[in-house]
Amino acid sequence: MKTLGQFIIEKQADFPYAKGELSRLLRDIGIAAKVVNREINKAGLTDKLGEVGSINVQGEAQKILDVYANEQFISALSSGGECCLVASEENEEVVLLNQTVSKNAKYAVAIDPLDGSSNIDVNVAVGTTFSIYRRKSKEGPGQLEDILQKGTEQVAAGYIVYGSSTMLVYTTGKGVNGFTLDPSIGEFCLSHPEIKVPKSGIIYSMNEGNYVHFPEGVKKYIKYCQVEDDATLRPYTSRYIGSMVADLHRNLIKGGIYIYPTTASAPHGKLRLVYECNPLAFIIEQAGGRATNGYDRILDIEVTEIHQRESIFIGSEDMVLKAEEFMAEYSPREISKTV
Ligand SMILES: O=P(O)(O)OC[C@H]1O[C@](O)(COP(=O)(O)O)[C@@H](O)[C@@H]1O
Ligand SMILES: [Mg+2]
Ligand SMILES: [Mg+2]
Repeated sequence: MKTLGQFIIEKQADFPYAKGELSRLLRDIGIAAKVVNREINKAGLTDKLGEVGSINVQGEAQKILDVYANEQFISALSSGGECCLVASEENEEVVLLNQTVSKNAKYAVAIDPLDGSSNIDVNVAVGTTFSIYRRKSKEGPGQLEDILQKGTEQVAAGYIVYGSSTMLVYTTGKGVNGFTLDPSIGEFCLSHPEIKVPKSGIIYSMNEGNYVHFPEGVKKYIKYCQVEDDATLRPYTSRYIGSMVADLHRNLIKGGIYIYPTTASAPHGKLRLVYECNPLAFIIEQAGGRATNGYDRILDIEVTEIHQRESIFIGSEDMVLKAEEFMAEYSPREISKTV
């Protein structure tokens, strides 16, 4: 059995100039994930359910575990010394890390400390996402430019899913590997080597409660999946957990598509490009899948703000291509801007 730490060190050889900084940074993320996992597992017993009473920059009521997870990841990255700044869903501005420890830190990290917050109080799978960039600014305090980079510039990305088991899945641009937390030894162990997403699948995943506000192209794609016009075809099946990381993870393993398009209440989409769309798009592409906003590749989209939102079509290549066909036909870009 290979632990995450052993695997990271072993894979360091893939990067001839590596000095271990990225390995140590991934280690720090693994440590914070274990601490957060411990609290999530017993949240009902430790008053960690419910809201803290504050509203974050997204206008969402912050959950106690949103704030707790945020603090744990920022403190692990801060004491680890390999990260100069963090952009987080829970902080309006970037967080500059302790200058003494991180003076020469080479990396900047974006995180969604707790993804699927609406599910945390009801014991449904939630997640954490992380996206790692090499800083652009010279040493000293990190700069906004270090994190406002296109998704193509990510040097590593991944997520943790806190589900029936807890898994950490990540890529450094050389394939995707999954590690399951073995609570008896407190280690993430390699359980899913070289994950490849099936080219196609039968699962479509979106909040159909927003159906009437969806672009016409998405409505038509849903009807296509519901095989409205040919009952002989094998039916697709709808699955929606409401935690993007958990929906993405299921589709990564079984094949499927997750769509969060523009809606009337979210004209630019709901999900955030920097710490939700980009890390998951890097993972899915490295596993052989596809991630676009219905038109453009997510990883090529210009990043201008840390909390910028984007619509997302992500998952099995054939399914995303099919959905894009419907977008091109029924919601060609020009029209979709006005409707
Ligand atoms: O309730 P909706 O509109 O379907 O949105 C659910 C989506 O929003 C999210 O919860 C947003 O993430 P956060 O919970 O981190 O804010 C995604 O995980 C999920 O896929
Ligand atoms: Mg999220
Ligand atoms: Mg969140």
